[in-house]
Amino acid sequence: MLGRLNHVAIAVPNMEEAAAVYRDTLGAKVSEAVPQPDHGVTTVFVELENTKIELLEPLGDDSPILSYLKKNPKGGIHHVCYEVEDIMAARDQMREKGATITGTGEPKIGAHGKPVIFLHPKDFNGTLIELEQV
Ligand SMILES: C[C@@H](C(=O)O)C(=O)SCCNC(=O)CCNC(=O)[C@H](O)C(C)(C)COP(=O)(O)OP(=O)(O)OC[C@H]1O[C@@H](n2cnc3c(N)ncnc32)[C@H](O)[C@@H]1OP(=O)(O)O
Ligand SMILES: [Co+2]
Repeated sequence: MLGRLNHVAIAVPNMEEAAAVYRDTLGAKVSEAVPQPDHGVTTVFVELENTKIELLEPLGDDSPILSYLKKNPKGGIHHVCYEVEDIMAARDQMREKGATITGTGEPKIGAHGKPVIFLHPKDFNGTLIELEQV
């Protein structure tokens, strides 16, 4: 079912500082910051040759990354995103296998304009997984 690695996401307390580290210290190609109000985060994408890094800063009072940043005040790896061909088929397959889909379980439109779902870390070795339809 799994396709390519689409991105690794890093939660950060300060987007300007984090983007500067990737752009100026590491010399990477860094996108503009884009607010994603449906997801409660602002995103910046770092474009690598073979994948992307998604920097996440909380947006709003009920951002899903606030509790993570409370536990990890300097930031840290928040999720990995794998590509799938059919998000509804993937969702149903994950449910059949007993995995927990977070939130309502209905796909939302993600940062790339494609539907995404999240799989709870308790079922996946402590790693939050995003599936994105490509
Ligand atoms: C724009 C879009 C895109 O790329 O297209 C995005 O990525 S949006 C990216 C932001 N959106 C999301 O993350 C949406 C999906 N995430 C969620 O629904 C939530 O963050 C949950 C993963 C369900 C966690 O919820 P919440 O923070 O309320 O729970 P909590 O603090 O009580 O934590 C419950 C348990 O999960 C663990 N936990 C929490 N966040 C975790 C993470 N990122 N990675 C690994 N484990 C994590 C906690 O340590 C705790 O473990 P113990 O029980 O062992 O103490
Ligand atoms: Co993501």
